[in-house]
Amino acid sequence: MEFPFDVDALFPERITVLDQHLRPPARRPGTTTPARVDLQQQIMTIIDELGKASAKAQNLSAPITSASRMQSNRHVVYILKDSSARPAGKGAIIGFIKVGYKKLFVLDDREAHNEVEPLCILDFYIHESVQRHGHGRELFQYMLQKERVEPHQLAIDRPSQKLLKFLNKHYSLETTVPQVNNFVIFEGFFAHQHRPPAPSLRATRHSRAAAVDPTPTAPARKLPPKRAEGDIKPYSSSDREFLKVAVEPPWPLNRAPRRATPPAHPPPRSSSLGNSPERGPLRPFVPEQELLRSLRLCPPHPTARLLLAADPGGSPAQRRRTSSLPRSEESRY
Ligand SMILES: CC(=O)SCCNC(=O)CCNC(=O)[C@H](O)C(C)(C)COP(=O)(O)OP(=O)(O)OC[C@H]1O[C@@H](n2cnc3c(N)ncnc32)[C@H](O)[C@@H]1OP(=O)(O)O
Repeated sequence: MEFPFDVDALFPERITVLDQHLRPPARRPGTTTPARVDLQQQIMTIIDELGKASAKAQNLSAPITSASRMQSNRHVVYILKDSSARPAGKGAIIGFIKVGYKKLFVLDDREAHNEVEPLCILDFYIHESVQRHGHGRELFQYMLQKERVEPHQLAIDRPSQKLLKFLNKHYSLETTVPQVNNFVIFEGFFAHQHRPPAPSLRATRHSRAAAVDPTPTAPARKLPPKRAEGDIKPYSSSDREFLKVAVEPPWPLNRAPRRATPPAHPPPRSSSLGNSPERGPLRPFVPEQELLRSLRLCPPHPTARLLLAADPGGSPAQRRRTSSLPRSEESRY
């Protein structure tokens, strides 16, 4: 991805890390330094274009990454540049990954709610011309080391099929722990929840390209004390919610409100085991108390009920396990 300005000079390192301040990194000695405001404008242009390209690649109706969204969130973006090819002497951008900590309510394999704050993969894109060349892995690996996380400790905001395959291939992440929100977590996510958070993105909120510390420690923390059940919101905020499509609640809440006349189209399918819910048209949500009451009453999942009917002997925890990976790409939108 090329730009009408010198990307190579703007980002001296192969991977540049930017936070909400979008501060231009220090330039190489001897390079002419344009006004700081111009450099920041260039950074904003790059982020906006990367966000648009990523949205297009994922068939999203709008970018989930932009300079303005970066400035209003505590996210960190890692940008990979092409340091070999220098088209027109200005360098090129290969791709980016955006991460951030989020408070989430996630279910463990005993179906208990856990309030945690893991590092989340929010957006990830490698330019089409160089996908499957190992650039995604290079960027992901760098991010893991800088943030001091291990892959199974991450929560992924509605991963695409490509990303799921990527995670499976490079990090052997396969078995998911079923959730009722948009985030996908993998087996092993809860293994290190007791460990304290490492100094990471939350401690170093400035542009940086510092040396990589190869020792990973757990970033996520379980947030004590446990809240009263009435305070727990079963749906955790996804960065993709502004896209104006609703996350479908689990059965029985996914039933459409009563209508005088039947709907013109059949309702969207309910979520399937191991998947984040599929999206359907916006519909009024039930009040939170009613939602929670229904959640307590409802079975973990329609598929689980089918399994129960077919195999009354196995344990519920076993039934909720899945070895297959979530969602077809079409179901994300
Ligand atoms: C939370 C989110 O951000 S979800 C959105 C994720 N982003 C996208 O889907 C955008 C389009 N895709 C991409 O930008 C890239 O393919 C990425 C970021 C997913 C991976 O980056 P790459 O540089 O292609 O990955 P890298 O070369 O390191 O690894 C390749 C592996 O990724 C997976 N992969 C990459 N592209 C594809 C594809 N088109 N089809 C299937 N698997 C793919 C495969 O496992 C592949 O291994 P293989 O070639 O042996 O099958």
